[in-house]
Amino acid sequence: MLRAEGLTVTFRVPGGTVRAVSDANFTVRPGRCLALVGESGCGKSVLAHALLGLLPGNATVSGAAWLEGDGEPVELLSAPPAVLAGRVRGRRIGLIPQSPATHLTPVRTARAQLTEALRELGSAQRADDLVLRYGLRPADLDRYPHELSGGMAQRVANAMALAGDPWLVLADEPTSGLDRPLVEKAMGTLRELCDEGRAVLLITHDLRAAEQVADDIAVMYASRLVEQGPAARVFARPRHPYTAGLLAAQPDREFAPIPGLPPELTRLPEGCAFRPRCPRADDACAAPPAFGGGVACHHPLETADA
Ligand SMILES: Nc1ncnc2c1ncn2[C@@H]1O[C@H](COP(=O)(O)OP(=O)(O)OP(=O)(O)O)[C@@H](O)[C@H]1O
Ligand code: NI
Repeated sequence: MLRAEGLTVTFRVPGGTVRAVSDANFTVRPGRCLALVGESGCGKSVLAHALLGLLPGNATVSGAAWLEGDGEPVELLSAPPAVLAGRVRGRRIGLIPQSPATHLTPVRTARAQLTEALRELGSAQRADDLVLRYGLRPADLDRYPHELSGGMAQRVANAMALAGDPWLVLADEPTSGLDRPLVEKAMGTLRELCDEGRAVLLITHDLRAAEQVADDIAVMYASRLVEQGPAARVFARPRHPYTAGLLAAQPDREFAPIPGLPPELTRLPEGCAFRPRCPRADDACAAPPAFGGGVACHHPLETADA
């Protein structure tokens, strides 16, 4: 499994520090999908990139992220770059990147890029066989990235992420730009990966997609995980007012957006970062809320099984 403890990422920027991930604790288990949800800019992609050693030079990372139970345990945050490149990325952890079309090199065909990925992994699989599994025709591989539709680029990205048979798959917004039928297809593919015994960390702001596939939910707000729990419980009985707000904002629910905007990550408040937008906030919220009972909130919503 993957076990993150106190995972924290900051960026040095001119005139200050961006706090992109604050003290994240979570576990991703084999056969299960954990969906990490939250508004744009809250730190989801940075969290995923930290696990893979893909952060730029102005980043500082602390905490620990243990990859264990499939081969030799590795602490990802302190592992040397050569270990991450040679033994982890693509082999034990596959990344389906946010906006796959832009992730592919524009000047080479999908086939050239997939074949190279397979060669680097020392894989005996053939590109044609791999893409058939993801619903592409081999002829599609002879296209350049700009000739692929969003859905096709997504499937090429899936094939590349899974070429090395990774145990854990990080899927960063795999549904952005896809229409509903393709979203459902993509979620079905992630579910199959779990059913094969892999673990999936799905990053999304599409709660409907998360509901379709996730076993567990982690809700992120302004760099912090503010609520975690089994998906069925979180969707039916959210405890954090932010989670309740996200759900109420869904088109198939009240369709009522949360008023206000998230704070800037260069100027996070001392206490609860959701305080200025929260209907339940009071003076107690000026102090940082501790995480307990699946939620980091001074005034969690009452639930039957709390
Ligand atoms: N290299 C960097 N230097 C400074 N700040 C950065 C850097 N990379 C990311 N950030 C900041 O970190 C924060 C989190 O970004 P991140 O991409 O993780 O958000 P996200 O939750 O994935 O959002 P989205 O849903 O839009 O993809 C943002 O405020 C972003 O501006
Ligand atoms: Ni992102």
